[in-house]
Amino acid sequence: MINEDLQHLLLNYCEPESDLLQQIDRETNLKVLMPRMLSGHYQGRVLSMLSKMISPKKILEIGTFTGYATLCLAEGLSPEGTLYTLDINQELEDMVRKSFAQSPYNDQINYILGDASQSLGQLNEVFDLVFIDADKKNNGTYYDLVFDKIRPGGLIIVDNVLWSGKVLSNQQDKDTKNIITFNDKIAKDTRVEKLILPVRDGLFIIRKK
Ligand SMILES: C[S@@+](CC[C@H](N)C(=O)[O-])C[C@H]1O[C@@H](n2cnc3c(N)ncnc32)[C@H](O)[C@@H]1O
Repeated sequence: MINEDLQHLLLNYCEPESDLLQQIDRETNLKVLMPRMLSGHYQGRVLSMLSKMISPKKILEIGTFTGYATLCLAEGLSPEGTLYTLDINQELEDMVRKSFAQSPYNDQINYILGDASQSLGQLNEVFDLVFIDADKKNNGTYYDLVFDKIRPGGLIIVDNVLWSGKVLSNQQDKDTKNIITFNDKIAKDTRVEKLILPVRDGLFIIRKK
């Protein structure tokens, strides 16, 4: 949505990626299907910044993929904090665990494999920050399942809510309709304050009142 020159400029004015994040990005692009699902440098810095602003004790990520955003969010964790990250894809497990082991946050990360809806039912925690970035058709389900587990003032961040701009299209496919239905649901939810940041594919920033 932002032209390439401006993208470069944004990267020039933000913090660099760590060596480990660069390595995860490279390895994902070389070895994993659909590497563009990874948050990437600029969005990663946004997630890190938001996390550092609230120093969460408990973070939940739904959709680990190769662990890039996990490690960005972990940068803000309070020293005694825990980050839970959920994913259904067991094929990436070795790669993800290897990356987490190279980070300073390995002991604070709880990586749970399985269907997120089921894993969520077993998590009895109160979260300060939740990042929803898995199968987009279930955004609304995940939102409803986690809502009561988020403290007042806590943040929910949802990725890809602009869906490459297709949310503006007159001819909407099923995926686009799902995203619009979710966005409308959040717009109407008076329990939260919200805005969409036009970062990469759109980040919904939702604060529980
Ligand atoms: C967009 S990627 C996550 C990207 C990652 N958060 C990042 O920013 O680097 C989506 C992930 O959601 C996972 N996923 C899809 N359906 C899921 C489900 N039902 N339960 C848990 N994870 C699921 C996929 O396996 C994939 O790894």
